[in-house]
Amino acid sequence: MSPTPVHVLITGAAGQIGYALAPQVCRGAMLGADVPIVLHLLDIPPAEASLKGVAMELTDAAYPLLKGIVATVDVDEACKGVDIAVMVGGFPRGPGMERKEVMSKNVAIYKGQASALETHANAGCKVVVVANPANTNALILSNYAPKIPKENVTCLTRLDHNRALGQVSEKTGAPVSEVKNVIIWGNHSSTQYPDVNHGEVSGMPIRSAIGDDAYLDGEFVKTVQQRGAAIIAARKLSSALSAASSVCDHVRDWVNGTAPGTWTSMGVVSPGGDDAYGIEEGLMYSFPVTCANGRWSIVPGLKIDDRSRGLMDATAAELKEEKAMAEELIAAM
Ligand SMILES: NC(=O)C1=CN([C@@H]2O[C@H](COP(=O)(O)OP(=O)(O)OC[C@H]3O[C@@H](n4cnc5c(N)ncnc54)[C@H](O)[C@@H]3O)[C@@H](O)[C@H]2O)C=CC1
Ligand SMILES: O=C([O-])CC(=O)C(=O)O
Repeated sequence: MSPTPVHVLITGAAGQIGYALAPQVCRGAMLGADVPIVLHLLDIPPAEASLKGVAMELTDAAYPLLKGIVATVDVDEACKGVDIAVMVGGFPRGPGMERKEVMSKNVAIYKGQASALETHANAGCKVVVVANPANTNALILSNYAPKIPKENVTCLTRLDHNRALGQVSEKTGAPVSEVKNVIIWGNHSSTQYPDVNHGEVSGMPIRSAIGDDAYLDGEFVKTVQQRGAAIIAARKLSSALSAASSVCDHVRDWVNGTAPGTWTSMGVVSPGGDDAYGIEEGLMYSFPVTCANGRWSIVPGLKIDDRSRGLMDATAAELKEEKAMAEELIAAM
């Protein structure tokens, strides 16, 4: 076991994703079975009693990797010395609500928490924003924490990526471990573009293995785009265990590297230009990435057909709109 614990912040820790995520982190699903951790759990004052209850349960679970818990409703205390920040806290989408509707509540939260992280987190802190609108919250956080390197602030689209893997697995009957290199382009919203054009299942191109382009261009795309809403309709609550598991996947691959020949999808700030498939510089956009030595790189040189180009641009347009709306909301604050 490495001697120095990694400090992992979970905001919104008394909520349902927090409740699913903390135990997974304590079992080593995020950083590895031999990496000790200290958990920093943040929530807001109305949830303080519940947060304490979560901390009590974590103590009671006697996780060997868990070396300490900071459970607090003080954002500055929560951010002190953190190495990984998982930003789950925010106002969730309810039945029938579009993600944009929750934006005004969340931009204010993310602007404030950016300053706390910038002031108190460790240099090199890696941030993943989960709370919706995830891309735009991450962009705001990045803009208001200018001392945190831009590449260290990301948003979660790994859940969408994993959903796409799951759909291909169900359709083909192959185990999900045999499916790789799907892509989620763009926004974590219903405009995202789940792309199978470069993916494989059991070593075969997904398009050949499924042999049904109408399904792949229609029902498959819709199912992945709408999966969050389908879970809300079924559970009357948004995805939690799958979101928590995907957060662990996101951070683990970022820190420990993606497997050779495999990429994942991450929302990252676009560097612009050809390396970013022409997506405007500065948008927080989901790309196919590989990770090594704690850094992500956009997968270069994928051939983009006209249909994909249109879908990639449409989700970029939504992100531009969200960005403008967030800027307006901030200016009016
Ligand atoms: N990117 C993704 O793939 C996914 C994103 N989400 C989003 O994740 C977020 C959390 O979802 P749930 O855990 O289900 O919601 P939840 O409502 O169960 O938990 C949210 C928690 O955040 C806390 N909170 C509110 N404001 C806060 C603040 N300023 N600082 C710290 N904590 C604060 C609340 O008190 C609550 O405990 C939502 O925005 C949801 O839409 C959910 C699933 C997938
Ligand atoms: O749809 C929501 O609000 C929750 C979410 O982001 C998802 O499950 O993808």
